[in-house]
This record gives sequence, C-alpha cells and structure tokens, in this order.
Amino acid sequence: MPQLQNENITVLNQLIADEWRFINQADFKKNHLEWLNRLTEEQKKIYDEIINSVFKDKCGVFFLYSFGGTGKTFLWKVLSAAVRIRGEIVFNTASSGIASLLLEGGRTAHSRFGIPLEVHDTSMCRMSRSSDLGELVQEAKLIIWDEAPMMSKYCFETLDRSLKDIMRDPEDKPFGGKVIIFCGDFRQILHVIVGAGREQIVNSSLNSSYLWNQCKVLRLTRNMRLLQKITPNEAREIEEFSKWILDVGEGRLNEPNDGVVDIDIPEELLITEVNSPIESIINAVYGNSLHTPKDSSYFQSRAILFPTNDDVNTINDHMISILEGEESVYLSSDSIDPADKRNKDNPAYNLDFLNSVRISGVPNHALRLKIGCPIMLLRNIDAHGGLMNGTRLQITQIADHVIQARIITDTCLPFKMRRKQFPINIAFAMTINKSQGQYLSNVGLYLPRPVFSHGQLYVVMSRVSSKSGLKILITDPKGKPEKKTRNVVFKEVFQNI
Ligand SMILES: Nc1ncnc2c1ncn2[C@@H]1O[C@H](COP(=O)(O)OP(=O)(O)OP(=O)(O)O)[C@@H](O)[C@H]1O
Repeated sequence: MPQLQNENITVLNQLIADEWRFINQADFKKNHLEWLNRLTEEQKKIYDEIINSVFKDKCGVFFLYSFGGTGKTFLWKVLSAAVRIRGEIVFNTASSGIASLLLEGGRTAHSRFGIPLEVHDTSMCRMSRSSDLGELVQEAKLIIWDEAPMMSKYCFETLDRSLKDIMRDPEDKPFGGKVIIFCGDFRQILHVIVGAGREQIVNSSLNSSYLWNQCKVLRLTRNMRLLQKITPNEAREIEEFSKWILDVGEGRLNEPNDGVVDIDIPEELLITEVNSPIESIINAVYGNSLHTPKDSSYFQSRAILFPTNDDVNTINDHMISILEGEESVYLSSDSIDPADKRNKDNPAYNLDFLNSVRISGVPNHALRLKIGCPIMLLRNIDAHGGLMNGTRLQITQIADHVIQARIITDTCLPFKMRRKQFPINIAFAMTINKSQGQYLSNVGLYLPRPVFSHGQLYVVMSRVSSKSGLKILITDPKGKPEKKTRNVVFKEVFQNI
C-alpha cells in the first residue's frame, strides 16, 4: 500500500481514508515534540521501547500495568502522534465505549476488529484478508487496547487467530507480528460472567491466556497528579490516599486474608450521622437543595455508586421526584421477540410482566425525565460524537418523541424480549461497574449490602483523586451506620504479573 501524505489523494478503501484523515491533522505535528519533551523517565523508556518495535519492524506484545493518574492516557497520545506523524496508522481501541472516548480516534475493540459478541476458543473476527477492514488491519503499525483486563481472554485469542490469518506471517508470530500494547489494572473489576465463581472469572482473564507468556509487562508507577499545582500538604494527602487505595485493590488490608475480608474504612470518609440513609447519601453528594437544575459541570463530577442496580433505581426515582421542573414520562413498547417461538404465546410473559422487567443495560419501561437531569447512554451510537455506552449527558429539551441533551462527559432473561425505548437511564446514581472508566470528583458510595466481586471497592476509591471527594455510607439491614465493609480481591489474578 503506498504512503499517503496528501489529503487530496483519494483511496478506494474508506476505512483507510478515515485513518489518513488523522494522519493529516496538523495538530499532531505541532504537539508531538512538546509532549515528547514532557515525558517522565519511566514514560520515555516505554515510549522508546514501543517506537523501537514499531519502526524497526519487530513484533511485540506488551502489557502496561498502571494505576490511575500515572499518565497512560497521556502516553497513548504521544505514542499515537509519533506513529501518525510518520504517516502510519495507529488503532486506538478500548474494551469499553467510555474508555475509548479518551483516545484520539478511539473505538471499542469489538467494533474495530469485528470481534463477535460470543467468543470461545475457536471464534474468529468478522473480517477477511481482502475486506476493507482486513486491508486496514494489514496497514496498522501499532494497536493500543485500553482496559484490557475487563474482557474475556477469548477476545484477545480471537484477535490473535484472525490477525495470524490475515497477516499470513511465515513465523506465525502472535497477533500476526503486529505491535500491540494492552493496558489496564487487574485490581479493577474483571470480565463479568453472569453467575460465575472466582475460579471461572480468574481463568477467563487475559493473564490466564496462552498469549500472556508472549506479553512483556511494562509499568508506570509515578502518580502524575502529584506533580500538578498543589501544596506539599495536598501532595502528602494524595500520596497517602493513593497508597491506601492500592492496599484495598491488592487485598493488603487486614492480612492475612484469602481476598474476602472486612476492612475498616477511615473515619473521615464515613457518613455516620444518619436519620434517613437515602437522604444522607444524597446530601453528601448533591447537597440539600436540588430545586433548580444545576449547570452541566455540577452533574459531570458527581455520582452516587452502588454495588447493584436495584438500589440505583431507588435513588434515581427519589432524585427525579425532588428535582424541580415538569416531569415527562416515556413508556417503552415491549413484546416477546417473534423469533422466540417457544415463549411468544406464553401467558406468563404478558405485557404487565414485560413492563416490570428491570435489568442492567436495558432502559426502564417508564422513563421519568425532567429538564436538567443527568442521564446515561446505554448504547454505542456515535464514537466520533462521543455518544457511547456509559456517556453521561444532561437533558436540555424534552418533546413528545425527541429528547435533547448535552454530553457531560446479555441480558440473562429466559425469553427474548424487544423493548422500544430511548436507550438511556437516569444517572444521579449508577452501579459501581458502570462507573469504571468514569472520571468523578464527588463520589458517594452507599453500601446497604456489601460489594460482591473483585475490584468493586477499588474501582470506587480510584474514581476520585483526593479523600475529600469520597463519602461512604455503610448500613446494616436496619439502616444503622457501620464502619467496616467487605472487600473482595481475587489475589491469584496478580500471581503472574
Ligand atoms: N509527562 C507528563 N507531563 C505533564 N503532565 C502529565 C504527564 N503525564 C501525565 N500528565 C498529566 O497527569 C494527569 C494524569 O494523567 P493521565 O490522565 O494520562 O493518567 P491515567 O493513567 O490515564 O489516569 P486515569 O487512569 O485515572 O485516567 C493528566 O492531567 C495528564 O495530562
């Protein structure tokens, strides 16, 4: 494929043409040198290693292990610019739509590579060598895949098989000889498998794959947020808090433990004065008056987090009631999918029952909305426009069949159901799992029941960069405040990193 440095040249493959538009952006050329000069020593070492692999045509599989604030998003920006200013194609991908938005030209790995929704040990991506996507993949010099630990190892193995097939590398190198860098944090929530136990979850993670032996682990260890304009006291507090968060994430509190243990939460994070738990957590995050819709930055930085969806609905229903303004209710149209012949005429699945179904990832039957309220998108709609599953928005206009909003940032049913509804839910509160990848500065964690899976507590703690942004309410079944809560860490997942 010829090198294309001039945007006036036309190419027949639209996917390649789209990538060349990035290459031709003047900004990369202007900014790359300035960014390069700002890299810290450890960032520069990683940069050099990757660039060396890319431009000396060495294959390479890397995993960048880092925690929040160590500058990995910054590093991707510099690496992508370095490859693009040399006229080459970079794939910026992420496991989730929301994480892909942080990357220039980012896409979910599933959509970028045509990875099937159901993956197993022989599945292949939906692309052939001669397809537009196949040709684009052959051109790509560097593949970045963020938030890798939240995907099943079969996704990476599927891509490995497909790239080997497409690249036809005589040496059968991993990923067809491409330079690929995965990154993420194994302390965070891993691949979610409904109903699976600890062993199955750990066995399905990237570092349980045959590919892991080929992966060189690189590390970023320096919290770059500490270098920003803050006082020595603030820096010390952030440093201590970061260390405590890492201890939570690695299960190092209250040792010895097998990874499931009650831990003490520091007093300053706890909400202890409680008349009504719901009102206490709302006050801690949103203050005690929500009479007029606040500006978008107010909602952008705040959320109440819960381990499960049931409690999320309770808070969102309460919040929409107290938000000032006229309420509009949008009802979904529900039916059993005609393709589900076995259940299509089952009287148990009547309309009332279908309307009552509330599950994660599917909008509720009745959407109660008001102008000003925060909502979360539940579908990947437009990557370029920033509209991905998990994007939060604030409603600005409501009409009969249209909602206007501005961006502020498998089902397991025994029947096949169809629901026509705006793909949104209210987002004053959300589940911990949905908050992974979101950036918040005011978080309220409400634990009427403890977390149940690896990484959930760590994900909450690592949403904020300072203690002052986090308030935790732990209650017993009678609503009485407590000071301890369960932490779950599958420690075996760290063994070979
Ligand atoms: N070398 C650097 N020079 C100056 N600022 C930097 C550098 N590296 C990172 N930063 C800044 O530090 C902050 C944190 O970096 P970044 O967002 O890239 O970290 P991250 O590891 O992606 O964190 P998170 O996972 O929490 O998003 C950002 O404001 C970023 O611009």
